[in-house]
Amino acid sequence: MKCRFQSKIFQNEANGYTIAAYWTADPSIPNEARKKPAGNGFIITAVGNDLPMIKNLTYELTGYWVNNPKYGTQFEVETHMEIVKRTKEGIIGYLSSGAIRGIGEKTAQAIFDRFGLDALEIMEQHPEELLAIRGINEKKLDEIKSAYNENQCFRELMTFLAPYKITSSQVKKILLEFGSMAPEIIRQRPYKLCEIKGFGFLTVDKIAKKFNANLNDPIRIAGGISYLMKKAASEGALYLYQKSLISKALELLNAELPQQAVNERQIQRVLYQLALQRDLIVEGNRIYEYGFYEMERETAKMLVAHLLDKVPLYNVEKELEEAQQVLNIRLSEAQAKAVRMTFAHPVSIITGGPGTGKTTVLKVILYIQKQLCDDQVQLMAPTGRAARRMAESTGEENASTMHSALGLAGDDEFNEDFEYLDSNFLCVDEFSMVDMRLAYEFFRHIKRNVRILCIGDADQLPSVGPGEVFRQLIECGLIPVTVLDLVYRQAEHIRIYENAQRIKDNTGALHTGDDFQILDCSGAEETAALVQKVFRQELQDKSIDDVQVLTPYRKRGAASVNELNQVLREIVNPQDSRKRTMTVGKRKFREGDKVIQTKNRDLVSNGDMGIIRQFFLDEEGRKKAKLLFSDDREMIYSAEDMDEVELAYATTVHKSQGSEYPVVILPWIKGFYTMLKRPILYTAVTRAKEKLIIVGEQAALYQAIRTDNRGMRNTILAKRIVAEYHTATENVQETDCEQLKLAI
Ligand SMILES: Nc1ncnc2c1ncn2[C@@H]1O[C@H](COP(=O)(O)OP(=O)(O)OP(=O)(O)O)[C@@H](O)[C@H]1O
Repeated sequence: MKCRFQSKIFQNEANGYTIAAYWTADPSIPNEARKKPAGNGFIITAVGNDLPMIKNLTYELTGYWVNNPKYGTQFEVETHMEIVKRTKEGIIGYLSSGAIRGIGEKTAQAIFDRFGLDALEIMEQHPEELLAIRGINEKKLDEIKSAYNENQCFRELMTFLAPYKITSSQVKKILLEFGSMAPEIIRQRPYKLCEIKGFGFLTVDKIAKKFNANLNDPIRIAGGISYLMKKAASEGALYLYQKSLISKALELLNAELPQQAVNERQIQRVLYQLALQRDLIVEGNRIYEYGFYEMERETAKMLVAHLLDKVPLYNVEKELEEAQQVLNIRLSEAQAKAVRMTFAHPVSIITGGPGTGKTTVLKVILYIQKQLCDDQVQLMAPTGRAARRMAESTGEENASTMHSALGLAGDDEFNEDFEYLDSNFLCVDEFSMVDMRLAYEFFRHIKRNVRILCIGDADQLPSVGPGEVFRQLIECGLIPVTVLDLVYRQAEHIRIYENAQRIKDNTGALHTGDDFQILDCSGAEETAALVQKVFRQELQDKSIDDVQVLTPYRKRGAASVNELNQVLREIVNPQDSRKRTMTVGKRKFREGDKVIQTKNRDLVSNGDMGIIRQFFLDEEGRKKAKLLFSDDREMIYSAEDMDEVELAYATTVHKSQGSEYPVVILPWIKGFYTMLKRPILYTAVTRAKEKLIIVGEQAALYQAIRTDNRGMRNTILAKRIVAEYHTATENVQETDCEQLKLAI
């Protein structure tokens, strides 16, 4: 359908979803779609992604008519393309539309005056002739040429990629990667799209099948393999076993095809090729992506180097006694051992559940450190929340997130240029949340002869990212570990801590009381209803910041995050006409909503919770949100930034790692089948400081306690550390012998 843009009705800046009015004289449009007559045609409404909205241009829209019960018949746009009419108005309109950088109205007019109706052919085939026009020099010509090409490519790509829900910003990414060759590349080797971040194998496969791409194409097979490796990493694995990778690849690459397109040998061949290129590393029956292999190996090497470092080793008996007196605390034997070990070894570990005195021990360590030397201790934690808690509880101001201490920009952007951390004593809390990548970066940033202390709770869930670093460091057996297992919390909340120990050790029945309640009910619906009731009750004398609903699943029925968020929000923040709203994709936020940040950024970390204070229009008329996070951090978010934010009346147990709340309400039912695991339950329970209310089925509770899946992630960091240690110490012995020989 040929049409001209008339006016914008709505556009979501975050995802490009647009509703706009267009004028058309196309006789085939259904009567009910003709909103009103205009000239010799009609106004219609079109909806779609990034619809074109330049006034002077004519567009060809393809798509289909849909009947919306509220808004009537609308055109769902699948593809759109500018049509440049070979008339004076058409050509000048196109050139001056703003689509081609470097050409404004005056230049467009001058180009037309000189080349007339051939202007576009000249631009395409003999652009150097533009130099004849006043004001266009070599530099400007280059700019125009590249902008014109880009625009041509952009139009072409939009045309054939729009049906696959590829947005204009993704098309820009393709252009950035492949330049003007992009359309050609996509037609010939569509699977090369897999090489661009954000293009999943499944989407690319759909596009490629449309172009009748060769399903045996090694790039397709490589794309499938890379997809499977990334999927495994997102589930925590650093490697896949060869047999398992091949069987998964066979399944993926032949899915929904009438007959087998890819066989095992072809996959083997591609694996071999990828291994030759060192994209993949094959080590025995394990297959790694190169990056993870390097990280695991290098981390082991760097750690061993630190283990063998010559840091000053202190006997701290005197200082330990003094610290206990000054801080007015008597440490248990295990706690005192943790202190001694920290000063007697270059690297050491303290692990223990909540309330076992990790912070207390740290305070003693920091006191002693100050007595021994002037060196400042660098305190770090993987999340902003944990870092702030560390600063608060120790009174040390310089606690920071690992990302900011290491100068890491985003979640997975790592700097090649870096500076070593300048402190001689590094102390990381919540180490169980450190994944392989962060651990690698951490050790890479540490200069030699530095003291390192890792504190955490090895029974908690492992890191969200791949690897299981903390447990592997403990398991390798070469780093001194102190386990703190005596709970020192006050009696009124003691059941939470004691029950956490019982869950951890799978011993005895759980003890209930006011601070640890188990409310029986069955099924997701009944559980969700009871969660709402309890939530309402708890809010009678507590603020919304203090009551947190945690649940293992994001999308699995009434007792999962998404559904609970909708109903809990109606209790705390019901819609009324005074509250402004913002729609981001399919989600709608309200002023007053409790939200959680889901990515690390400058001043806010993944997992930080806040409140939407206000929506407003900035000077350029764009909708913005004012968010308030803890510590009075007021942040302004654009609609795009709001993609990083979710409702947080309920959140997943995984997201809650590193956070604590006075009251936790935890639905727990058999329907959470694969999530009924001990580390998940333990992590959820230990998030509660004063009261935990479990709502659901006791059988599900005991099933989780019995199911321990720790140590199931594909990583061999511990083995590598041991192997590196043996190699390094053998060398040490040899050099020592050499020295002896020299001395004779
Ligand atoms: N040896 C001890 N004697 C008496 N009280 C202690 C001892 N060790 C710790 N405590 C007290 O127990 C409580 C919990 O200790 P602390 O905060 O150090 O534990 P934690 O392991 O850091 O807990 P969390 O991980 O929950 O922050 C504190 O009130 C602390 O003062």
